[in-house]
Amino acid sequence: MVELFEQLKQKISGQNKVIVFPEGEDARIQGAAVRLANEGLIKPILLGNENAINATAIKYHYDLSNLSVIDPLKYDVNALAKLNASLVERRKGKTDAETAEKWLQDVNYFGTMLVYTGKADGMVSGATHPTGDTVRPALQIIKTAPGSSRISGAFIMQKGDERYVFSDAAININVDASAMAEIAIQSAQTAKVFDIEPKVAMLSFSTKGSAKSPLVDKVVEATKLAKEMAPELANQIDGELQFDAAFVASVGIAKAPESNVAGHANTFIFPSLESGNIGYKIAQRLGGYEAIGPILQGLAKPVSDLSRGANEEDVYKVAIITAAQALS
Ligand SMILES: CC(C)(COP(=O)(O)OP(=O)(O)OC[C@H]1O[C@@H](n2cnc3c(N)ncnc32)[C@H](O)[C@@H]1OP(=O)(O)O)[C@@H](O)C(=O)NCCC(=O)NCCS
Ligand SMILES: CC(=O)OP(=O)(O)O
Repeated sequence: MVELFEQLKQKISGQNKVIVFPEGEDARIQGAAVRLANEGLIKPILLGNENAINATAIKYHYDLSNLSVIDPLKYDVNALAKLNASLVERRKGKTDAETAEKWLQDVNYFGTMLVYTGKADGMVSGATHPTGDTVRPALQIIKTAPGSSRISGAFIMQKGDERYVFSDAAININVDASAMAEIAIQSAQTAKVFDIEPKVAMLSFSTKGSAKSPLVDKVVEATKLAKEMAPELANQIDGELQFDAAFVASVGIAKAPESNVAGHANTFIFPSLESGNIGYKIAQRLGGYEAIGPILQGLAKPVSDLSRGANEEDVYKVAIITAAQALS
């Protein structure tokens, strides 16, 4: 992964991708943004109250002279009117000018509009805001990329040379079979971006019919749909599998001897947001894996969420990934 981040840094270096950080008052955000700017990796914009931003900078001795700072509440009136008109146009019939005005006072909506209107190439937020408040503006304004019908959130879990994808651990609360299938395909693509040749396990509490339940039927159906939706990945996706059958070679052979994936999976698709979010945090906090993400899959422009438990290094890495996504 170290080499991978070096590669990503080389890719974005000097490209001047503008990344907006709505939580510009936060010390972790400022620390990461100053490093990224000083290393020539991105052009950061910090959003927030100017006095509060300066107070943090003074307290932590950050020099913000290489960064842009915007206070949405003091934004140029004409420029704000243009953002408002653009938001209302994008949300035709769903959001009026009065609501748009309120939304634009919120740093996440303001930052999302900078991305939507091309004033920024990507956004990184979520260090102090819960995921819903961070990503809702992107779902409403930036929307899905062509070919995607939903947005989902993947984590890259890494420790030493080991690297895995866990999805969906962030966004979709109720996952039906077709959602789980689409998330599996999105996650296989994400795995490739991170140099992982995907072996995708569709996770359950059952392996190949060992338990009977509508919850198991959902994962069986999702596996079938994923193979139909991406025939080129058919041999690299399998389910339903328990985590041990997916991950441990000897258990894979015992429980699913016919499977190409069992025992060797590296991309894990959880059957619900409960299992995905709890599962990644257990691997992170008990297993000692670094959790990078959530990386949003299926959005038309890059917006990245952070866990509120993120540290400065996490912000730095997620911003690098976001700028790299903005290149493609
Ligand atoms: C993401 C989340 C906030 C969206 O919920 P919401 O705001 O109630 O969503 P709504 O159903 O009102 O939809 C709002 C808009 O987003 C769109 N949307 C919602 N979920 C979407 C998805 N997964 N993919 C694409 N678009 C989506 C809707 O189509 C709607 O668009 P519209 O306003 O143009 O019609 C919600 O699913 C959520 O809270 N997820 C869990 C987040 C979380 O706490 N994760 C754990 C920590 S990481
Ligand atoms: C991804 C995630 O779980 O975010 P948070 O910890 O902020 O809820």
